Amino acid sequence: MSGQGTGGAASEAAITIEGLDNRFGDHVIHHDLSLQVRRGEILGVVGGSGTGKSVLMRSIIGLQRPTQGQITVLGQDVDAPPQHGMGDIRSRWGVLFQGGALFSTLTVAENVEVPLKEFYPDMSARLRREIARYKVMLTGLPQEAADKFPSELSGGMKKRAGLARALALDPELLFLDEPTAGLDPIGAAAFDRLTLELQDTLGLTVFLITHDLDTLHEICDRVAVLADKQVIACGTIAQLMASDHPWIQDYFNGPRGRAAAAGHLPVGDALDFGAQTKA
Ligand SMILES: Nc1ncnc2c1ncn2[C@@H]1O[C@H](COP(=O)(O)OP(=O)(O)OP(=O)(O)O)[C@@H](O)[C@H]1O
Repeated sequence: MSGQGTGGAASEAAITIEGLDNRFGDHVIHHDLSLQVRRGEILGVVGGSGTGKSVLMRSIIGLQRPTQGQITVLGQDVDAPPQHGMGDIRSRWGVLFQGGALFSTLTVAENVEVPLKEFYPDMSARLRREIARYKVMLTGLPQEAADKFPSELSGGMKKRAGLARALALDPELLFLDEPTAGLDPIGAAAFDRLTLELQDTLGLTVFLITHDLDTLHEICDRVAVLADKQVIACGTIAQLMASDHPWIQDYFNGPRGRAAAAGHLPVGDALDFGAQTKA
């Protein structure tokens, strides 16, 4: 059900992770973790604090070198040097880090220009400025926000500015690390709608780390659950809710999970626990 494993679905996968190990000294974060993200889906990634969601994201985007395992993104090995004629894989994804990670000494527009400068050094300053302003507008920020510094923005505006920078290079893949953390419920719901709208209009694949049950219900096609150093299950929320795994039960069928599910949940089929099982 979940598109996991190593079958023919691999060609449709935006991201394929097989046998991933990550450790810091003796601290094992992931062991033999496997996951596939389908092209065009919004995949939610959940798990208790410290289960390695951010480390997983950093491994996928090449900021964390795994101890072992294979990661393929859009058909390319992230560890391999760029192949002739294929361009730099990093230009095909955008990342919104926790907290936005904006450069505090640059305006919003200048922040958005950073990846444009890096990947298109020959682009004229005028075109770069125009693209940056367009991306700022795309995220629903008012025009004047482009000339503001991060310290002059609210939390929600900072997230949108970070998103504008993540969209700078017209990515196929978008990584969002807890995008609604710290936002009030109305701001969080607005950010969810924006994510969904952008995914739909730009045809993005979205890898979304979150603790926000409303976000999972509102916009995620599937959810991957990290526990015990692996992806223990991956499926629709209906499928996950049918699982008898204690953490999944607590998370989705606890009081908050049930409240978030109210009004959202179609009745689903059974969960396949073969997420990380290899043939
Ligand atoms: N560079 C590093 N050096 C040593 N340990 C690290 C490093 N990066 C992460 N860790 C450890 O790896 C574990 C997983 O961290 P990670 O940030 O991926 O968790 P998470 O699931 O994203 O947590 P949260 O939901 O709280 O954000 C933590 O115990 C963390 O301390």
